Amino acid sequence: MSAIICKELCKTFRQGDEVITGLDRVSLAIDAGEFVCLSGPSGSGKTTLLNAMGGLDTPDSGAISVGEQRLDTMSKSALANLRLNHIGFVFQAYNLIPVLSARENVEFIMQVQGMPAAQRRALADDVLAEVGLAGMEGRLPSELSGGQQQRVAVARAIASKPRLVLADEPTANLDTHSAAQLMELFVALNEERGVTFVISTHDVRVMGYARRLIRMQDGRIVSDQAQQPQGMEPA
Ligand SMILES: Nc1ncnc2c1ncn2[C@@H]1O[C@H](COP(=O)(O)OP(=O)(O)OP(=O)(O)O)[C@@H](O)[C@H]1O
Repeated sequence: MSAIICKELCKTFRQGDEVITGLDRVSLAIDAGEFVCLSGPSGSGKTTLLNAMGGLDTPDSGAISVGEQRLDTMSKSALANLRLNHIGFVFQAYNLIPVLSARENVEFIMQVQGMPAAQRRALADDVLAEVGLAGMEGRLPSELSGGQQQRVAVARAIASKPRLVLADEPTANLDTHSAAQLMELFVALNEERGVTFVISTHDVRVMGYARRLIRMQDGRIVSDQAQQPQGMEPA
């Protein structure tokens, strides 16, 4: 089953009189359970593509579906619902709420989903334990290392058990050890739960984990290759 299908996606941005290409006729299909890295130089369109896949931004033309659902024709509220329940996002800046504890940050989305307090607390603690943060549930983001904060962000992303996780430069602010731990966590979630991962990165060490490496340039896919995952090479 295809997790994501993009057909001839185009996106341009206007900056004054200038028209900037974000995506230029991007077509690809990603199957459920794949572990994909998007690479390419700065400005090549990786974030624009991830944003389209996550329904955070709408393409100018082309078609995009996630699961069975067409994103480009979906209403704003249906898109918000899809994002809330079916897609996990992990960003470069962890985007945690600084005044909330690790547990409260993870609980926040479940609260929005209307889950009762006791149930969401138990689930948040389970997910935090799963990402290796048992005993740290009550800490504020400022009381956690960068790697731990990113794991809270991953816990938040996977708490609703999404089938798809989109990660935009998730290791950009992490040291080599924390980056390796995060990637091992992604691999485990992919292998044990069958979660589909699409990860944008500049980091060749992160690319080593991918089973499929897609390279972008100037808004286009310039190569798309299956590869044997190598794990993280020493820095
Ligand atoms: N909101 C925006 N307004 C104007 N131009 C934009 C906007 N978002 C993206 N762009 C432009 O679209 C192109 C693709 O940007 P994108 O962020 O997708 O690249 P990227 O490959 O993710 O880059 P990086 O690796 O630096 O994050 C770039 O030329 C960028 O400047």
